[in-house]
Amino acid sequence: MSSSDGVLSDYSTPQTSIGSSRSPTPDLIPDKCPNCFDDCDINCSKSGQRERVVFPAVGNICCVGAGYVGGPTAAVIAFQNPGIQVSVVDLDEARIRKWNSRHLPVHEPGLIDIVRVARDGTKATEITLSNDDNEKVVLPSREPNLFFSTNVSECVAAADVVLVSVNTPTKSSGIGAGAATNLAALESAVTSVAQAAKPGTVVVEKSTVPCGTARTIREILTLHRPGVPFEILSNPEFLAEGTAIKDLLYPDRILIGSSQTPTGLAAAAALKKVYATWVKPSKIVTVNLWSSELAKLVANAMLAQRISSINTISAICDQTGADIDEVSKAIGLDQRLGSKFLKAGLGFGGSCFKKDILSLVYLARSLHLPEVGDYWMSVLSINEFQRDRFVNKVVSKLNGALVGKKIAILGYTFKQDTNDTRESPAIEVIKTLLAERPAEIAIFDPGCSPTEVRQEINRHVCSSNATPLKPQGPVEAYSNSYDACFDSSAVLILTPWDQFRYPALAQKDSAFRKSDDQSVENPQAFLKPVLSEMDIITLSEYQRAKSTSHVMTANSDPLSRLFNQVECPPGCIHCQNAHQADGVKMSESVDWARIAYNMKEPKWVFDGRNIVDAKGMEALGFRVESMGKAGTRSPRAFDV
Ligand SMILES: NC(=O)C1=CN([C@@H]2O[C@H](COP(=O)(O)OP(=O)(O)OC[C@H]3O[C@@H](n4cnc5c(N)ncnc54)[C@H](O)[C@@H]3O)[C@@H](O)[C@H]2O)C=CC1
Ligand SMILES: O=C(O)[C@H]1O[C@H](OP(=O)(O)OP(=O)(O)OC[C@H]2O[C@@H](n3ccc(=O)[nH]c3=O)[C@H](O)[C@@H]2O)[C@H](O)[C@@H](O)[C@@H]1O
Repeated sequence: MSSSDGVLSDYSTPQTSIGSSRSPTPDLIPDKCPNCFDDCDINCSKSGQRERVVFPAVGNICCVGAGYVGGPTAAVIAFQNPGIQVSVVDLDEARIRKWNSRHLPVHEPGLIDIVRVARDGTKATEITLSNDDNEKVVLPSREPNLFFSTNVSECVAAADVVLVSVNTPTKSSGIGAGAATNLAALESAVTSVAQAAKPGTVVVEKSTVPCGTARTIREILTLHRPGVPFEILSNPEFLAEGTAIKDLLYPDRILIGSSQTPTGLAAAAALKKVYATWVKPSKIVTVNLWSSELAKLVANAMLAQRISSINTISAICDQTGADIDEVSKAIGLDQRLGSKFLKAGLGFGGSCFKKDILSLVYLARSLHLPEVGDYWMSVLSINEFQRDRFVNKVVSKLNGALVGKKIAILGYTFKQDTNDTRESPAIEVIKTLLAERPAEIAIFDPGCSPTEVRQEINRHVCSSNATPLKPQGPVEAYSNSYDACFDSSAVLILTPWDQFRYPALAQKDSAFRKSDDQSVENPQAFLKPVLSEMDIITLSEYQRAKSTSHVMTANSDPLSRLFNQVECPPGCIHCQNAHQADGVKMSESVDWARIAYNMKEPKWVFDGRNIVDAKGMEALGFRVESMGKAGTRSPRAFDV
């Protein structure tokens, strides 16, 4: 594939939908010049004689794509920059309606609080500090600066910066199916931007994309608006679902990739200023476009690799006397290794790890580096191996006979504190269990209503148009764990929701504050003339901590600065779903003794996330199987 001059000439992602005669997108021909990412000569002199270009301050940002990344990211940018108008646009009307309602389409701890401040504005208030001197803090009112709309062209036309945050799944058909990235949504979004944006708009890749996509974006813009200047940046997002708000408020780093031309660097500087209102400059890293695009794929691949690595060790623990949590702790204390992402379980899920590794593998293989591709592919193989190991354990402990038995599943989302079920390991687990013909598979998840779970099952687990849902099939979704587990022979924990832990957690983490942050203890921080939004967050945490109730609840307003939320229309399905919990509070820890009382002997619990203490559960009458930990089972080969 390498040509004689060493210039690469293969493609990472074949053309997905564009109807022009352009080459497949994006291509992997590195820009000829190592200094600038324009189509210039190899001896480009731009880098040597750079004129200084300064972009005007950003006053208006439009985010295209109101999903799990676009919505929270735009909300935090708006929250931290009251002087910038931020719009979030999407083609999906229902999604935008939800963003404008009290039922946000994305469930994230703390998100509603951030959205209410930025979307609805705040009242002026005076706070009496709960300290010895009862000092007063005055908070001015704030105008709304976050808007959700389906009017893509109008919002794009008004923007100085457009963040493209649309879905980039793996291709499911055609050339590269199951490996390459489907850039159809990105292409359509960039086409809308090309048609409406004003000259000089900075177009930012927020989506995770194959290397070389910035160049594809440039081609699309040029195709529709020849001669009009646009700058393209890569600014990948590193938030994790369930902790999105904390990740956005306290990012480890902000990565900005740009072309190394004066205008590219100036565009990067303009975007840097937007983040600099709350992120230290030392954490804002500027690199070239390729490095930025590749770094995002590599970050996800390496996180997933750690999970697969520890999961292989859990398989060894399962057959020896070692305990995987003890092994993780022992190695994680080595600062070179670190303690994060060493939690063994039934494997990772979610919409990104698999697709981003596949994208990396596709890139490596298209660069004729099969060994590199195989190496990363093994991370995915181990993930499947681990999930299969878990289900096989369930079936074998139940004597290979699930007929006539009820199996309860606790957790359907791919991780805790989200309503996202994309690529959840639960889907494959349920498919395998179905083949064993159990009497019932009963599902409960604190993040999804039974209606949502049923819709998901029909979408993903349906075979030859026959629904596995009751009454035709054995699958049923419940609104609480007690009904789901009632009369069951086994409970499978598939998502590490805190509610399922045993023993229960003493206190849940704040959605806004880092656990090592001591500033909340010091009220002096609030006694200054102008408070930033971060100061106000800390103030609200301070007031919360000083109040009698330490519980973080959605819609809580410790500073009394929020406006009332809009009322829902009568018969709102989401309000009804919220009340379907049959009197059981979703945030309450599961009463495992109550579950044990109503289960069939021998009361199996298969802990796919290692979140219950087997010994303690044994005392409640359960038999427990975990992943790589001593459960209630026959002695292992090397037990002493
Ligand atoms: N979900 C996550 O935690 C993270 C995702 N990412 C990346 O961010 C990107 C977005 O991911 P999600 O937010 O999870 O996806 P999502 O599917 O939740 O949201 C994408 C949104 O874009 C909209 N959209 C598609 N084409 C459009 C168009 N032409 N015009 C306007 N709107 C359009 C869709 O209707 C959808 O609402 C992906 O590339 C993903 O890999 C990156 C970091 C974290
Ligand atoms: O690009 C993305 O989409 C994002 O992907 C992941 O975030 P996310 O998938 O939302 O959540 P993670 O916390 O990474 O968890 C992913 C899966 O791994 C599992 N996991 C995580 C950690 C661990 O130690 N063990 C483990 O099995 C989780 O249960 C979950 O199923 C990355 O953590 C983010 O940095 C990245 O921005």
